[in-house]
Amino acid sequence: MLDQFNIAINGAAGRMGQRLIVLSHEDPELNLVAAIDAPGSPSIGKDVGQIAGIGDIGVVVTSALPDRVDVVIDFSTPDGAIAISQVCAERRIPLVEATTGLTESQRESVIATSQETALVIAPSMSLAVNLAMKLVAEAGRALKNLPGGVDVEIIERHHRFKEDAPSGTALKFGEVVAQEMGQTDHVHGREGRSGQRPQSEIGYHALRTGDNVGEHQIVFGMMGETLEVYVRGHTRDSYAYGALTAAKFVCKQPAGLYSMQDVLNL
Ligand SMILES: NC(=O)C1=CN([C@@H]2O[C@H](COP(=O)(O)OP(=O)(O)OC[C@H]3O[C@@H](n4cnc5c(N)ncnc54)[C@H](OP(=O)(O)O)[C@@H]3O)[C@@H](O)[C@H]2O)C=CC1
Ligand SMILES: O=C(O)C1=N[C@H](C(=O)O)C[C@H](O)C1
Repeated sequence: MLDQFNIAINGAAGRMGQRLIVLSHEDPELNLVAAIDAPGSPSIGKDVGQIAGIGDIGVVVTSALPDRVDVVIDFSTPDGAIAISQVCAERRIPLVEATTGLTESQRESVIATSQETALVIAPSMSLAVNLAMKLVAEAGRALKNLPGGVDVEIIERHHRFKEDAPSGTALKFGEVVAQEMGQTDHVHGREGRSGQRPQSEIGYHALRTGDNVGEHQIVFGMMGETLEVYVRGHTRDSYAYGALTAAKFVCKQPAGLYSMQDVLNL
């Protein structure tokens, strides 16, 4: 007999939310009990299976979290993340927080949830991205004191509908590199007579094109050669499967803050 968890998806009618509905509905370890979306959204009151393209599944979109929820996954907006994290803290429901574009104070507010319940927060739920974080840290450590210097630039590509830039993942890659190499200046694009590039910079470049589900390229430019770590998502299921793995992990943990490195045992 499998353990079954009652799962709720916040942002259920969105691009990611719909994939989570389909995949959690198919998963025998998960019992999808709630699909939440923005108050006033046209999706409220509709069967979420219809929205996700799999026909009626008997779960109607609502704007409030019902009783009997074991774990929540949030892919919504910064306001949605704040609201659901407060509910999870009050009701001590484990939370997987995937929304990006939070300000520093919004992020602190979400992280405070981990004092009351278990929280996984990560800008990317993808296995490949989280493994690349480790590879990038390793590269940073190895190249830190290279006599000729190393220029680190991060290029990310996403779909035209994405609202935040650079991506949460690109910012996290920059943080990982800076922890190892010590860069202090985070520069977003360049134009005009920007002058010679100092070693203290990490440059970020955000491309927004078509329906790209997410690519990140971390460039270590040296004198004579370049190392690039390139991660390319093919479908949103790479993030959705990671989020479901995180949900199964987080419901078994005591209150506290967890990363995808913890979830994936990397
Ligand atoms: N960590 C990760 O692995 C990944 C993170 N993301 C992040 O997830 C977030 C969502 O991405 P995506 O699915 O593409 O975006 P969408 O805009 O397609 O979906 C967001 C959904 O959230 C809903 N929403 C808006 N406000 C609230 C609210 N207050 N409460 C509940 N729901 C709300 C929206 O409703 P309405 O349209 O009616 O406003 C919409 O249905 C983004 O921040 C993105 O960067 C995305 C992919 C992977
Ligand atoms: O909005 C997206 O689509 C994605 N957002 C996340 C981010 O900002 O890093 C993760 C993924 O790259 C897709």
